Amino acid sequence: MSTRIAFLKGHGTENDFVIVPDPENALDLPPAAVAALCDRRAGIGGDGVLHVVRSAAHPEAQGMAAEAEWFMDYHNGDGSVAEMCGNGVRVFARYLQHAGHVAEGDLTIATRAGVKTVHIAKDGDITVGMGRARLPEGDVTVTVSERSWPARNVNMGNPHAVAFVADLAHAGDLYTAPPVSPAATYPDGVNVEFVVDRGPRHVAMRVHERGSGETRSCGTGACAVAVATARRDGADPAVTGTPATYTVDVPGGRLVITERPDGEIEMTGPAVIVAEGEIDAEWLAHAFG
Ligand SMILES: N[C@@H](CCC[C@H](N)C(=O)O)C(=O)O
Repeated sequence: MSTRIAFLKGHGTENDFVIVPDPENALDLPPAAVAALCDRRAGIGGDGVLHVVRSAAHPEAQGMAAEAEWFMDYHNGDGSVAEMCGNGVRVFARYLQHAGHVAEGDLTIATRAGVKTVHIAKDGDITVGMGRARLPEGDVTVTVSERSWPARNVNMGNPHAVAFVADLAHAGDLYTAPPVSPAATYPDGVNVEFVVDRGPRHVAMRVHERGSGETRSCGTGACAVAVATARRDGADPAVTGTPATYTVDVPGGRLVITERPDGEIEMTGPAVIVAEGEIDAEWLAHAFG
């Protein structure tokens, strides 16, 4: 009988993940294994993998172990590693609650972008302290077919280019990554958000994610969009002295983002566990062997 590896499936505003609990970091998860798990036809299917490891057991997280017991070892669907995943943190927290590792209330989670504070509310939504955005100087340009837009470079621990467009359909099919220039601005690739206005402090976006393609939602992307929109609207909280809250609609739902005058950003949204099962370890080994 072949060995089985436990997994769960979850999503946050339809940004979906294969969750692999591995507290002692005993599993081998090379990029090809992650890509096989995320394959929507030949695997389980997901935009990425949330590898759940105790911080003390992971070389990239040991330094955060005193502050956060659990490390979100996040991988994009193509097997690449990213610094941060906002929807992933909410789903990771929901998994910890589901597994009985934490109760509702406050907790911390280690990520490659540092320790994140999380609040699991009684009503079910989860709020993540996403830290501060960095806005490197210099505009960039996003192009789709014959259209180009100036875009804002926003770093939420991971890189984003935020373009305001007249119509979300102008982003096209997003089967391939939209070119962003100058390319040297993003030596490790970039997530690209297309944004339209929906009303006062209310926008809608589509996203092409580095390493995953078009997804139904991106939490760090929604934060980048809120920050870029506040700057465009003259509502930078550091200047006005008042928090700026934006509702960001994504194809998979809605996220609410607040930036405070000290620059700290909070994101609130849902997180759902939809299934639990077992991976055939032999299949997985063949998938990357
Ligand atoms: N979907 C995520 C972002 C995942 C990482 C991204 N694709 C990257 O490579 O930076 C989110 O919810 O933030």
